[in-house]
Amino acid sequence: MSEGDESAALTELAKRRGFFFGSSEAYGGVGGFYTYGPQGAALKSNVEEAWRERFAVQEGNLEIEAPTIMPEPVFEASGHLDGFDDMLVECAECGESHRADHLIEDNSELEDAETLSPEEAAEKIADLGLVCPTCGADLAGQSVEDFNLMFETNIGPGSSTPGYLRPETAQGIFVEFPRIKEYARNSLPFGVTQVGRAYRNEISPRKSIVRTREFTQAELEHFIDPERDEADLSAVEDVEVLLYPATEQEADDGDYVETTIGEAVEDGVIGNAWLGYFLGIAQEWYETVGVDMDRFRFRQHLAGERAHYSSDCWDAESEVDGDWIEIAGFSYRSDYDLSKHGEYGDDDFTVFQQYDEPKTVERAVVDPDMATLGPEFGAQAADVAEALETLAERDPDAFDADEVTLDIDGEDITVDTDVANFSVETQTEAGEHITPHVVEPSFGIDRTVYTLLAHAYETDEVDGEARSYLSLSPSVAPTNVGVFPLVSNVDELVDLADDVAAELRAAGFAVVYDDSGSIGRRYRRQDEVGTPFCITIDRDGLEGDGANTVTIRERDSGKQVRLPVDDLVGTLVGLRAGTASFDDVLDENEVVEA
Ligand SMILES: Nc1ncnc2c1ncn2[C@@H]1O[C@H](COP(=O)(O)OP(=O)(O)OP(=O)(O)O)[C@@H](O)[C@H]1O
Repeated sequence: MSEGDESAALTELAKRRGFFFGSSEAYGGVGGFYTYGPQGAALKSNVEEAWRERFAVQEGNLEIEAPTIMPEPVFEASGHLDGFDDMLVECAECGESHRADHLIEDNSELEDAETLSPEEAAEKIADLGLVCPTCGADLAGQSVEDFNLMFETNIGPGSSTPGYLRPETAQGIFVEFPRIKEYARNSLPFGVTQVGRAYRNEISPRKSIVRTREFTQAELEHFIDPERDEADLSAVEDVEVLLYPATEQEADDGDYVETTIGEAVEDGVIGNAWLGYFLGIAQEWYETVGVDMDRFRFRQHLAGERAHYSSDCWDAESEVDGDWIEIAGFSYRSDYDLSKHGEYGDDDFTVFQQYDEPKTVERAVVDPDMATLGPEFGAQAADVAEALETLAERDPDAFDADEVTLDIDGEDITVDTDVANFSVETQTEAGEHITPHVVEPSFGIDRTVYTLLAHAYETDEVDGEARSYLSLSPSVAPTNVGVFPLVSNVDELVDLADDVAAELRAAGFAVVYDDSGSIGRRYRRQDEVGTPFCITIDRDGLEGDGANTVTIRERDSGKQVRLPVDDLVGTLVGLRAGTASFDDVLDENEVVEA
C-alpha cells in the first residue's frame, strides 16, 4: 500500500467495526481523545493482559495501581513542572497551534528538532519558509514558546491545592517507593509495574490513537544496586535484534546493525546490560503479540535527546505508512527519580544494603555542647549543631583549626572548635543506605494496538471476491472464535451450536454466535475483525460417523478440518496460547475441502 493508505484504511475499519473512534462526536468531538469500541476495548485489554503476564507475572515483579491525579509537589520534585514542555508555534492568521519541532522535522532533514531552543526553532521555521499546515499562512516571524503538557486541576473545593493529571504512570511508583520497598523486603533488585492512564495536553494530537491526550502506559521500574546487581543475560543473549545506534544515525550513510543482545552488550553498542535484558524480552514479546518484526527496530537516543541523568536510552519503533513510531522507551534513569523524591519528600527513599562482611570504619563525629550553643545562638542553636555534624562527615580536617565557619541559612557563623567535641571513632557497620538506580521500560499500549492493527491489515481475494482481514495473533484477537449453525431452522443443529458456544464461553473464550446470512458472509465479518477461528455446525455433525463433530476454519488460510466437539476446547487452548499451530490441527484431523 502507498503511504497514507494504510492509516486511512485502518481508521475507516476501526470506526466501522468498533475498534476505536473519536470521542464525544455528538458534541462536535474533541481532539486527542478516543473511545475504544467493543472490538478495540477487547483487543487493548488482551494486549495489557499479555504485557502483565510477561513483564509482571513471569518476571516476578510487583504490580501497583496509584491515583492518576497527584499533588503539585510531586511534579516539582520530578521536574515535570519546570521541564515537561513541547515547543508551540501559533498561526497568527487562523489561530491554530502546532508543534514547532514536528513542523521542522516534517519539512527538513533534521531528525532531532526537539533539541533546539525555542529561539533556534523560530529561526529555523523562518529559514525553511514554513507555512501553517491548516491555512497556509507564513509562519516566519512567529515566536515559539515552551508549552507545559500537564493538565492542571484543583484538588477539593477552592483552589488552594493544585494537582495535575499524571503525565506518566512512573511517578506513582517512585512516590510510593518507601512503602513498596517494604513489600519487597528491602531486597534489591526488584521491579514494580503499573498499567494505567497518563495524560498529556499534546499541542497537536495526530494519527488517531498514536498521539492522544489521554492514553495508556504499561511501565516497569526496575530498582537495582548499580554496584552489586548485574543483569543475567543468559535468557536473551541469543535474541536477534535490529539496532539503529546513535553513531549510525549521525553518520551520513548510517545503517542498521543486525546483531544479538549478547553481542550488542559485549561490544558496548547497548551501553548497559540491564537495558540489553529488557530490549531482549521486549523483542520477543512484541513478536508473540503480532508485531511484524520486519517493520520493527530499536533506535538509540542521540545524546541531545537523552535526559542529563540518563546514560543510555533506546526506543522500540514500529513502521506504519513509511513512518517510524515510538512504541516504547527503555531508559537507564540512574538514581535521579528516587534522589529527587528523597530531597523534596518527607520519607526514606533509600534501601539498606547489608555488606557481605561487617566493615570496621573510622568515623568523624561531633557531640555539640548545647549548654554553650543555646545561650550563644538561641533559636539557631539546633541548626548550628546539625551543621557541625554535616561538616564532620564532609570535611573532618576542618576541625584541626581553632574555629570553624558554618553556613546557616546563607549567613556565615563562626564557632569555636572545642564546642563541637570532635572525635574520630572506630565503628563496625553492617551495611549502608543506598539510593537504588532505576532501569525503565515504558510501553505505550495504544501505539502497540495501532501497530498490531496496521501490521495485521491484509487484503486478498476469495472466490473472486475482495476480502480484507486482520491477521491478529490468536493470543490477543478480540474475539477468539465464531460459532455458526449452518442453518437456523433445524432444532438439533441449533441446539448443538448453542451447546458448543456455551462450552467455549465457560472455558473462557470470547465467542461470537452468528446465525444470519450465508456462511461466506459470516466468515467475512469475522475475518474483518481478526477472529482467528470459526466453527460451523452442519448436518454431517449430527449423525452417522460424523456425529458430534464440527468444522473449524482458520482465518488467514481459509483451511478447514472436521473434529470432535470433545476436542474443541483443548485444541483452541493450544492455538490461542501458541503451543499448537493450525498445521498441527490439519495433520491430526480430517481436512474439509472448502
Ligand atoms: N501522546 C501520546 N499518545 C499515545 N501514547 C503516548 C503518548 N505519549 C507517549 N506515549 C507512549 O508512552 C511511551 C512512553 O512515554 P515517553 O515519555 O517515553 O514518550 P515520548 O518520548 O514523550 O513520546 P513522543 O516523543 O512520541 O511524544 C511512548 O513510547 C509511547 O508509546
